[in-house]
Formats: sequence, structure tokens, C-alpha cells
Amino acid sequence: MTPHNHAKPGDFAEAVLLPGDPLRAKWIAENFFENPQQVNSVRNCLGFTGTVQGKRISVQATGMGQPSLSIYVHELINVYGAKTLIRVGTCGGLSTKVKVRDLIIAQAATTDSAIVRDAFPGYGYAPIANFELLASAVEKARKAGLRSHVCNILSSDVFYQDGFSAYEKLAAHGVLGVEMEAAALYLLAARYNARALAICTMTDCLVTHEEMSAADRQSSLTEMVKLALDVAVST
Ligand SMILES: O=P(O)(O)O[C@H]1O[C@H](CO)[C@@H](O)[C@H]1O
Ligand SMILES: O=c1cc[nH]c(=O)[nH]1
Repeated sequence: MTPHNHAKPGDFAEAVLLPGDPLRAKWIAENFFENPQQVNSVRNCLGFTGTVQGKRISVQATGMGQPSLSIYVHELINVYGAKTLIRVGTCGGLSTKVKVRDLIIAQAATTDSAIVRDAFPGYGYAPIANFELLASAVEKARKAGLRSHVCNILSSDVFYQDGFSAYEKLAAHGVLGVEMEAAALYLLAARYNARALAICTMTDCLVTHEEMSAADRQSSLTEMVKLALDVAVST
């Protein structure tokens, strides 16, 4: 047990889905798991374990931002034995190539975070997804006919950015979405020999200012969660 997680050793499965939002964790457990059990509620950052297609699986909310995610992921891997970690997030769109509701499967995550920068003085480390998980997600998304993009994303420490110009050069270099956690997830997975992938639903386009409706939010997040669970149970 840790200061942030009162689950007992063995309460978490080896495969864990990671939404930022604790209520998304609850919604995933209640709607997609068989026999879900709540295993963590410290700070209301909820965690659950159940089964999907006969395989044990967990979901743990990470909160918002890389410092928060880093705490949960460090403990999931090093205290609870997690080996496969799949972020199921939302992101902003940085290009008109990505439509609201599209999935972004993050091959890599560029970041402004000191967590990554300060870990490698003198180097610009490239946090990348686990290839097995990435390939599996891409194949399943295509088979299911989901609109998806495999690309670099920005994991930013800043939600309220001062205008789009901060993103223009990144977008011109293929960074198609912005969220706040994937780079630290990929760094920690590499450090501790675990597998990680981030899948995000694009909820608001920073170029056109189009936003996802409440009804679309539910069905799109369903597509993302089903895809992530399918990858987690089969890969
Ligand atoms: O919807 P989640 O998973 O929280 O992800 C995105 O939403 C939050 C910002 O609104 C950040 O955590 C960002 O990464
Ligand atoms: O981090 C995020 C998430 C959703 N939308 C954004 O603009 N940023």
C-alpha cells in the first residue's frame, strides 16, 4: 500500500487502463468489466479490477498532468506489478487532418515536461509507445473501421496555452494532438521494463474550435475503451 493507493498487493491485474478522469475509471469498470471490484479510492483517484473476456484487467485514474500520472504509474509498476499500461484519454486536435471524435494512437509523445528533459541532461529523449501494443491497436482500429491516426502527440504541462502559435511548428512536424500525460507514461514504461500505449479521443480542435457534443463524447469514448480493452486482453 502507498500514500496514494490503498490496494493490496495482487489487487491490480497486470494490464491496467489509465484514464485521467476518476469518473471515467468508474464508468469503464461499471460498463465494460465483469464483476468489477473497487481497489482504490485514495483522493478519489479511483481504481477497479474485474475481468474482460475471461482475463483479469484493471483501471486506475491518473489525475491530470505528468506529475500526477507519474505517481500512479510508478506505483502500479513497482508496487503492484503492472506490466501493460494503456492510457485512454482525451486530447485537443492540432491539425484539420484530425476530426473531432477521431482516435489518436500515439506512436510517440513530444513534451515540454521537466520530468523527461531533466532525466537525460544534454539529450532530447524520444518517449515512444510499445511496438506490440501499437501494432495491435492500429490493426484492430482499422479492422473495426474506426477513424484513427498514428502519430506523434504533445504531452504538455500547460492546458491554457497562450494562442495556437505555440503549437504551429509542432503541428507542421506531424504532432497532431495535445494532451498532458503520455510522455511520462512512455518514459516510466521504458525505465521499468513495462509496455505502454496511449490512445486518445480528439474532443476539441484547437484550429477550428469545433468541440465534441455530450452525446458524441459517450459513444466515442466507448469506441476507444473497447479498442484499448481488446488490445489489453489479446496482446
Ligand atoms: O481526459 P484525460 O484523460 O484527463 O486527458 C486530458 O484531459 C485533461 C485536460 O482536460 C488532461 O488530463 C488531458 O491529458
Ligand atoms: O489536454 C487537453 C485535452 C483535451 N483538449 C485539450 O485541448 N487539451
